[in-house]
Amino acid sequence: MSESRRPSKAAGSRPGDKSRRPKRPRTPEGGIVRDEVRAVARDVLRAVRERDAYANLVLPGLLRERGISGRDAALATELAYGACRAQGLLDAVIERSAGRPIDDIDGALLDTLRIGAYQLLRTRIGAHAAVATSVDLVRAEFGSGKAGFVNAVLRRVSEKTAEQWIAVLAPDSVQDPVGHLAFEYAHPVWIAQAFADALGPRAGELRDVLAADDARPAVHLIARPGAISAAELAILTGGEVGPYSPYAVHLDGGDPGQLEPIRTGAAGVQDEGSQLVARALTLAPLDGPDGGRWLDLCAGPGGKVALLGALQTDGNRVDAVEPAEHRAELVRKTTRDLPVDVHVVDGRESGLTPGYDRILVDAPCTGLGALRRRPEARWRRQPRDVAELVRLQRQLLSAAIELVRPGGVVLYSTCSPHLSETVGVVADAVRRFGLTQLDTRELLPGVPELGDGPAAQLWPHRHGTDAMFLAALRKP
Ligand SMILES: C[S@@+](CC[C@H](N)C(=O)[O-])C[C@H]1O[C@@H](n2cnc3c(N)ncnc32)[C@H](O)[C@@H]1O
Repeated sequence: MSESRRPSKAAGSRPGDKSRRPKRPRTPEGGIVRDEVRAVARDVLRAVRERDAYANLVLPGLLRERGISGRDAALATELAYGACRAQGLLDAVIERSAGRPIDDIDGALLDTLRIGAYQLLRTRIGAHAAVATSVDLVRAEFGSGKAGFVNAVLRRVSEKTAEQWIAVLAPDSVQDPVGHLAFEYAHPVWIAQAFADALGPRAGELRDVLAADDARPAVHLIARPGAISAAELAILTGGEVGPYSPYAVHLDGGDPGQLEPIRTGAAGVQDEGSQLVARALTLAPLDGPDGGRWLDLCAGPGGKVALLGALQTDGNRVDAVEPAEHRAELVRKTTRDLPVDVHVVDGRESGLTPGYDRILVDAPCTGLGALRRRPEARWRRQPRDVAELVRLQRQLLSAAIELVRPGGVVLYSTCSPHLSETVGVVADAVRRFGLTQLDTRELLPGVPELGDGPAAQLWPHRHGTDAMFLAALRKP
């Protein structure tokens, strides 16, 4: 997250202060030159709002199409992703400044208002530039009347700093500490509450979790075992070896798709937490020998099964189940040189022959643990999604338990720390099938602070990974 604007700076560049106004660039005909950086950011918000697009899939294409690179691309990314993340906070301020409910504001204007308000509240961009560029965008598209409305609203927004708006609009921090932090860090309250519940006795870390969600995440690469080492990958990419996974390299930013080791397939992009999950399955102690029958029951797009395939030995193979054809195709691509067989079937009724030694159930989930990598996700997810996903998670875990051999291990994981999706699903399976819960923390050697066990919970603010949950279960 960018640093908040300093009040002193804001006060020195009020939109009405003509003496400080920079000259706006003009076309030879005297028209105002469109600010392409803000236009791209605005168009990302529009795609997210109108067609439920994913910001991180839309933005790179727009930047390429409009020839925006370097510092301009970095600013467009900051504005687009930042405004997506901060939407709840921005909307509360816009609503108050406009004096009308957010739903009564024309969506096309709202996109620009959000980009403008984001600059005012969460960046060091001067107030005049933030307001003028927004007004110009709206004037070019919709004319002076609507530009006047945007001007008036953003000038109101600029009258207070983010801290002052939070003091006015957020729930009381003593009576409703979770609601207050949720407002301050622009998270829906139900998500902040889910994090607090998962932190349990360490709910005091809630501020850190929410802040970590807003921070620009490092790019994590995986050095594919057998193809390249993490040390070599770090040298080739200018990155740093990750602290926990023996295959992880962290990059500060940039477009990993341009890197040679990624293009050749020697490395891939994968959160270090996900690497630890796949590795944990291979380290779990079995009752009896490992016959080499491994299964990934929820494999798409293939990150974890690629690591399982690379770690498989003695000519054994890994089965990968993925019901969505387009995602199964991604698994095939990611594992093209690896001993992995892809099955396009529903994991609940796969028709595969039971007797597996090791099964990964990396279940479909709310993704609340990876919000930092999906700018708009926190506002799209709904509390009602949880119950439906939990039903599917239970069914998939039950199917895995039917498929694993006695003495074999099922590793259940989610990229969500929501207790219903994590310990709730596991407790239900343990009770129904009489499973033994292994101390999963032992399968993550060298990783501290994984909770009270027997399951393990990773956190962005503690480990720099997505908030992955994992529980290793042995069938008696
Ligand atoms: C969290 S993702 C798995 C990520 C994957 N393990 C990786 O590391 O790349 C969950 C996957 O489960 C798939 N899925 C959804 N319903 C399923 C079902 N009934 N059976 C098996 N997989 C399912 C989704 O399509 C999605 O690709």
